[in-house]
Amino acid sequence: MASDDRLRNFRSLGKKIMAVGRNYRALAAEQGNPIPEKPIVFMKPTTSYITEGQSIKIPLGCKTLFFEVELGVIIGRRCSKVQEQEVDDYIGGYCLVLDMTAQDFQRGAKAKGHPWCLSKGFDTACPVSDFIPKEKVKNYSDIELWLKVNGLIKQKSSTSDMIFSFPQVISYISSYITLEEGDVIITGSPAGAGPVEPGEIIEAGLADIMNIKFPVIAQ
Ligand SMILES: O=C([O-])CC(=O)C(=O)O
Ligand SMILES: [Mg+2]
Repeated sequence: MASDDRLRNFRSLGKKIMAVGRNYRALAAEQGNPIPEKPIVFMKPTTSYITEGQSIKIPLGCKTLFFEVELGVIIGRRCSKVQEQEVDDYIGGYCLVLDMTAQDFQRGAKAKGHPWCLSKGFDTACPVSDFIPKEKVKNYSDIELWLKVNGLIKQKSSTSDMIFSFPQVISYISSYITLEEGDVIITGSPAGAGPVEPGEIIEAGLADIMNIKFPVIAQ
């Protein structure tokens, strides 16, 4: 397993951001989507990462930018076809992530059966916290995620509302795609995802372990 010192650098170490969508029961109910039978998997490019001190920029032509707070798992060493019961051996740490989504682009793409790449992968679409050491998250199956816009609470949930657990998600993805040291898997947004406007400030947290804050600006 990579050392915490190496994994602190996960944003340049990892080659990909794998994402799971519609993975919380209350979100599926809120959006009127059926419970998926298998994890819905997509990718965001690592060029979409930003860190605190940088701003989320509304992509060109986007009219409805949505926030989604998510818990990210950082892969600690290369793995493929991992069994669910072995997954913990490959988790190197965690990060708190905003899966920013150009919701109008995504809606158009879904209606036509087109990919979500631009709606989820534009520059600044992946604001991320610093590295969270593995031992700080005692129970990843029941930990609180929250998000505020301009101080008002918009999302507050526990990972216990997830449809597919961390072991299921990581095992499933790794049965098709090799995961590498520093890759991040973002595990889906809880209920309450919604729009943000230029000038607003997004704050999010993982229990009392990590807080992040990002302003939203026009291009
Ligand atoms: O935006 C979506 O439709 C899916 C998604 O990323 C999530 O549920 O976290
Ligand atoms: Mg998401």
